[in-house]
Parts: sequence; structure tokens; C-alpha cells
Amino acid sequence: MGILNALFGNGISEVMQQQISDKLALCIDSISQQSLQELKAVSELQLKKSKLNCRIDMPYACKTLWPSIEQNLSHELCQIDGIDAVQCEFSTKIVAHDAQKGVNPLENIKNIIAVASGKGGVGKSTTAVNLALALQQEGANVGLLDADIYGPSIPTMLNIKDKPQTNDGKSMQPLIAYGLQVMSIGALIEEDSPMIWRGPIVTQTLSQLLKETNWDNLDYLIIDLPPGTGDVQLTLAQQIPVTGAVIVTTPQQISLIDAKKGLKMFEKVEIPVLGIIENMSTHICSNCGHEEAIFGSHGGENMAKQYQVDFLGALPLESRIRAEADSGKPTVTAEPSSDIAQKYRHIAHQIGAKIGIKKRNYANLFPNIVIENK
Ligand SMILES: Nc1ncnc2c1ncn2[C@@H]1O[C@H](COP(=O)(O)OP(=O)(O)OP(=O)(O)O)[C@@H](O)[C@H]1O
Repeated sequence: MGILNALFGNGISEVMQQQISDKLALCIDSISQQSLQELKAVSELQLKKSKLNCRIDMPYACKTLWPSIEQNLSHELCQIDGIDAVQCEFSTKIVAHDAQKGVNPLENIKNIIAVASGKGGVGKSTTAVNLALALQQEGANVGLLDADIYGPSIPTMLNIKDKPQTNDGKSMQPLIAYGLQVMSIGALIEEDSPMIWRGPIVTQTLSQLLKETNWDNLDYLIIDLPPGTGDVQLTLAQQIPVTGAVIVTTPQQISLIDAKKGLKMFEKVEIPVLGIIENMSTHICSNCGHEEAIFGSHGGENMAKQYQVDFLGALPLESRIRAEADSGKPTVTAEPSSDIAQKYRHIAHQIGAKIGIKKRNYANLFPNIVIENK
């Protein structure tokens, strides 16, 4: 039997336990394509007067999917004799998953997701900020680190005007915007000062921003990387435990060439690529709604096929995306029920689910064992 007997409360016979297990194997999560049993999502079952109460701990943030999961579960379980109704109590339970070998996990951050692009200006920061907001809306505790040291844009996109505060003179409190915990070099410098830094300083700054911020129990930290494959990427690979990277590209050849270099770099340093997002995929005219593939079509999708990584989705070139990011309230928060917000949410679900089914990282769960020779 796939789920432990201990999950079943009083009143559930062994025959019924088997029937329930079989039915759970038929309830397939639409995003991960795994059954609730494979996801080990059901943590408790109680039968009271033919009503089955289920406690479901989803391994990724997907609050908007809970009603459909409950419907599906109820449909399957009510086919069992003795069960007339099903009631679910959902929660989000995200754990730490494996990162590259030899890099220690960080105490207050369960999973780090790097958002990268080969070329500049393809919409990486816009995508990172909307994905962070979508993950947060869906039930995760999310942080966003603007590591785009040469062009930090996250403070503008989240309308952050404050400077980070310190309580002990050694570490910084993250800034809070729309419930996200945020840190950015942009919040520490004046808006129009140019960043002319050399490699070692860049490396040190990224490490400091990450390690000297008092992140509070994050399920995910999204790192918005600078474009390309330079010093920041190298630091990330060598010093920071990254669960997976997401590559943002536009469909045209000139952007894809650099995106491919980025993908190869992550493969080389053993950071799994969670997938590719195609931004500015088609242009939607704000007057007539006409859709046109001005940068060519399916470039990101074809790249994903060529390199056998997942294609996470395409976002249109839409003036609302730019206007809302510029005004400090990105689309996922400004227009949460729009088609575009739904697209970001779907990509966030896929990223969460892909991480959720990865191998767990147990390193932080065990105490350090010291052997003394006396
Ligand atoms: N899908 C989109 N539709 C319309 N405008 C977009 C879209 N994505 C991004 N933009 C706009 O394009 C510009 C560049 O976006 P962004 O700063 O996110 O790119 P980037 O790849 O992070 O750039 P950089 O290389 O400077 O870090 C911004 O003005 C942003 O609002």
C-alpha cells in the first residue's frame, strides 16, 4: 500500500483503506502529472458518518487549483461503498530540494530559483517579478533578490522607495513589497548612479546581498540575474545552492543564440534547467487585439525541444505588461484575473511542481554530528 496505515483514522476498514489508496492513484495532479499518492500529498484521512475528511499537503504553491483537486478527489472517492461525501483541508507544504553538489544549503531558504537570460532587455526582470508574485499569491513564502547588479530594476517594478534597515549593524532586513521579501542593490544606491564594478566586487556583493539579508523562512528565493554568462553566474554556480534555473528568451534568432549559451552554462555547472519561457512571443495590438509574431514564432519552444528541456510557456508583447511594471504594480497583482496573469500563474505552477517532485535535500534536517576522540 502506497500510503501509510497511520494516515487512516478510526472507522476505516482495511478493505476501504485499499480502495482509497487505489482511488488516490487515479487522482492525477494536472500540472505535475503525478497522482496524489505519488506526490504523497494526503497526510490524514478520517471517516465520520460516511463523510471522509482529507488533509492534503500540496508540495507546491497552487491555491487556485485546490477546488479542482477536491472535485476530482471527491468524484473518485464517492464511488467507494460507505463514502458519501468528501471534505478536504488543504495546505502548502514546500520542502528543500537538492541543489548542486558541494554547495551547502542556506538555513532560511528552502529553494533558490535563478531567472536568467542570454541577452539583455528580453524581459527577464519583468518575468521574475511576476513569477515571484504569482508563487506568493498561490501560497508560497517568496523572496526576490535583484542580482542584476549592472541594471537593478526590481525596486522600480515593485515601487520600493525605502532603504533596507539593519537591527544589528551586521545584517539587513529585507524590504517588503506586496508580501514579497525583497533585496536589491538598487535599493542601496541612488537611482541614477552608474555601477562600474569589477569581477571580485560583483561576486562579493552578490554573496553579501544573499547571505546578509535576514530572509524569513522562504519557500522560494527568486534570483534575477544579470544577462549573459559572467561573474555573477559563476558565483552562483560555485557558492549558492540553486535548485533550478529558468531561462527567459524572446523568439528571434539573435536572442536564442545567447539563451543557448546560458543553457549550456547551467548544464556545465550542474544546475538543472527547469525550463524556457518565451517572452514577447506575439504582439497584441492594444487597439484592435490583432496578434502578430513580430519577432518570429516558436523560437523558445523549438529551443526547448532541441535541448530537451521543458517549455514553460509564452507571454505576449503587451503594453499593459510594460505599463504595469513601470508603474510599480506588475500585472499579476494589478490585474490578477487577466489572461496574462493566468499565463504567469500557469508558469509558476509548473516551476513549483517541477521542484516539488525533485529529490529532497535533507542536509538541513539533520544536526551536525561531532565525533570527539577523548
Ligand atoms: N511581455 C512584455 N510586453 C511588453 N513589455 C515588456 C514585456 N516584457 C518586458 N517588457 C518591457 O521591456 C523592458 C525590458 O524588460 P526587463 O527590464 O524585464 O528586461 P531584462 O531582460 O530584465 O533587462 P536587463 O537586461 O536590463 O536586465 C521593460 O520596459 C519591460 O517593461
